Amino acid sequence: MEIFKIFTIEAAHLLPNVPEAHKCRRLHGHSFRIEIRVAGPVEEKSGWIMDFADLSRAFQPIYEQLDHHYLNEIEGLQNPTSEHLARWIWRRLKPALPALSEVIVRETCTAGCAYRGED
Ligand SMILES: Nc1nc2c(c(=O)[nH]1)N=C([C@H](O)[C@H](O)COP(=O)(O)OP(=O)(O)OP(=O)(O)O)CN2
Ligand SMILES: [Zn+2]
Repeated sequence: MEIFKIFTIEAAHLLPNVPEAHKCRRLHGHSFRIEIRVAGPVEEKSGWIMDFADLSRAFQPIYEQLDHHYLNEIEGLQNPTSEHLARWIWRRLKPALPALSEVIVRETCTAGCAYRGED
C-alpha cells in the first residue's frame, strides 16, 4: 500500500538553458505542489504504514531549503526543471525516508513530473 502527503512550496526560478525567447527563460514563480509517497505494509497495531506526521517531519528540512527561495541559487538546482527538482528532493529525502516510493512535482495545475528513483 502507499500513502502520500502534499506540500506546497512558493518559489521562483528561471530555466537558463532554454532559448532566449522561451517564456521560462524569464524569472517567474510557481506554487509548486510536491507530493511525497511512501510504500510499505500496513502495521498490525497502528493500522498505518507510517504516521503522516513522521513523513512531514522528514520533509521539513527540504521544505525550509526550498520555500520562498530562488531555486537557481540552490546547490544542485542551477537548472531547476521539474525533473531536476523531483530528483533533487528524492536524493535528499531517501536517507531519512527509506520507504520513499515516489516524488511528484507539479509546477502548475496541468504540468509536472513523477520520479521513482530510476535514474
Ligand atoms: N519537461 C519540462 N518542461 C517544462 C518545464 C519543466 O520543468 N520540465 N518547465 C517549464 C516552465 O517552468 C513553466 O513555468 C511551466 O511550463 P508550462 O506548463 O508550459 O506553463 P504554462 O502554465 O504557461 O502552460 P500553458 O498550458 O501553456 O498555459 C516549461 N516546460
Ligand atoms: Zn516555471
